[in-house]
Amino acid sequence: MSSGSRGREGRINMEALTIPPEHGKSWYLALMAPNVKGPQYAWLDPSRLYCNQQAFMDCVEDLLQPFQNDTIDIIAGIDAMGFILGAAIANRLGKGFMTIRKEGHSCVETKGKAYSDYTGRQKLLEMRTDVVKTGLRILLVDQWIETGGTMEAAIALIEGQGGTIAGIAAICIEETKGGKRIKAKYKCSTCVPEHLQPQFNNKYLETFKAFETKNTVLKNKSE
Ligand SMILES: O=P(O)(O)OC[C@H]1O[C@H](OP(=O)(O)OP(=O)(O)O)[C@H](O)[C@@H]1O
Ligand SMILES: Nc1ncnc2[nH]cnc12
Repeated sequence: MSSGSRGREGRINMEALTIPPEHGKSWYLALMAPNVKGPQYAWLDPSRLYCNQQAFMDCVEDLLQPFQNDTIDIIAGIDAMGFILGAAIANRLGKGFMTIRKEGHSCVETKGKAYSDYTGRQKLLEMRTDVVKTGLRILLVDQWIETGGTMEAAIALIEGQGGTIAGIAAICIEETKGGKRIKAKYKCSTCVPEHLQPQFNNKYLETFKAFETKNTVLKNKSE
């Protein structure tokens, strides 16, 4: 099986399920497909890398690496995409997983925290009240941190119930005011190497060019 298709300009667009024979650190970020739907959707979407068994495993390992020697009692994940990574991390560590949900989805007693996120809309996160106790060490997981509004609401819910944030894991923490504030205060892990961080902040990855090439070829073929 080839590890990708080459467009006219020779750029490699990695097939979703292929594991390249040689893959360096964070190789799986190149699996991310560009946003073709416009700004009403999250601008960078890592979900294609979850489809690749090796990419998903490597992503989880990378996120856990800084916490190897730390005490973690439980993983908490933020609705919705944070559930995927959070549950995978919990499973890998042999720990339990607690959901932090968006408004109106919990049928148990919860506390809520209002926030606004990258959309600018007012939202509410809700967390159950029967799990977190003083000193419980929680690894808080989400797919992405942009403005930091969502993550800071989740932190407030956990700390408000006496929990300790053992760490924060997200594929990317953008270098926004909120992102920097979170990084300064908590131990964080991400999958984005320093040299790629500017591309993530600008919401455009060099690897997207390979998809553009492929799309051009496909479009020309159908003409
Ligand atoms: O840092 P912020 O500006 O608060 O944005 C980050 C949040 O936005 C995304 O979720 P989103 O609510 O778009 O949708 P999801 O339900 O697909 O996870 C992401 O997974 C974070 O939860
Ligand atoms: N820029 C972004 N990319 C992916 N997911 C996001 N969630 C919020 N902002 C995002």
